[in-house]
Amino acid sequence: MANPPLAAAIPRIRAPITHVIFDMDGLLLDTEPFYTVVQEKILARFGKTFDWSLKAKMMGRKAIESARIFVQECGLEGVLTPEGFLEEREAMLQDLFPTCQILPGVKRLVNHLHTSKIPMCVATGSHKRHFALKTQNHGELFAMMHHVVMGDDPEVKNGKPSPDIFLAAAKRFEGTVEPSKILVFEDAPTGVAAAKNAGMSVVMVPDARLDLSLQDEADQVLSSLLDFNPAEWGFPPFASSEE
Ligand SMILES: O=P(O)(O)OC[C@H](O)CO
Ligand SMILES: [Mg+2]
Repeated sequence: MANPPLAAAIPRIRAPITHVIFDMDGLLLDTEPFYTVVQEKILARFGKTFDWSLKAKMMGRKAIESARIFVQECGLEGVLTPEGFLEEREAMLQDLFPTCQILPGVKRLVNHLHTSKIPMCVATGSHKRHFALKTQNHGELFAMMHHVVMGDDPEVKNGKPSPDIFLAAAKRFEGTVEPSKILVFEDAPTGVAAAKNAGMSVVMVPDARLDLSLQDEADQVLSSLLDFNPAEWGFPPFASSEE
C-alpha cells in the first residue's frame, strides 16, 4: 500500500495561538442548568414555557441584558420588570451556585496548559458577587488563571456579543497580545460571536439542545472538552499520564 500523503500524516495547526481565554458558566462550571431551572419556574408562574431558542439568546450575557430579553421575548412588559425578574431569581440562584461542579475535561486541560506555561484567563458575563458564589469551592482551578474579567467590570461597557470583555481580557495579559493569537473557549452563541468580533479563534462546546445553526461562527465545535486535542492548536500534546 502506498504511504499516505505527508499533509494527512502531520495534523495542520489551526492558528498560531499563544494565549487562552475561558468562558466560565457552561464551559468551566455546570451553572447553566441552574439558570434554566429558575427561569422555567418563573415563566411557569405566568403559564408560559421556557425554550432553548430563548435560552440561546440569554446565555452568556450580562444579567440585566439577559433580563431585558427575557421580559421582552416572553411578552411580560407591564407584568414583570427586568429588575423584578433578577430579584425573583436571585434567592434561588444564591442557593444553587455554591453547589456547582467543574465540567468534564476542564481540570485536565487547564492543568496541562498551566504546566505548558500558556497564559490563561477567564472572561465571564457573571458579576463579582455571583462569581464569588460559583467559585468558592474551586479555588485551585481559578488560581491557575492570570486574571479574571467579569461582566460588571468598568471596561466591559456592553456584554457578549460585544467584543468588550474579550478585548479587556486580552489587554490584561503581560505584554501586547494580538487577538489573532488568542484562543477562546465558549459554550454560548453570544460568547462565540463576541470572540469573533474581537478577532480571536473560538472552540465552542455547546449544549446539545442548542440549534445547530448557532454553531456556524465557531472555528471548532466539540461535544465536550474531553475531545479537545491541544496539538491541533499548536500546544504540546497531552502526555499519556494526563489522559
Ligand atoms: O457564560 P458566562 O461565564 O459568560 O456567564 C454568563 C451568565 O452569567 C450566564 O449565562
Ligand atoms: Mg458561558
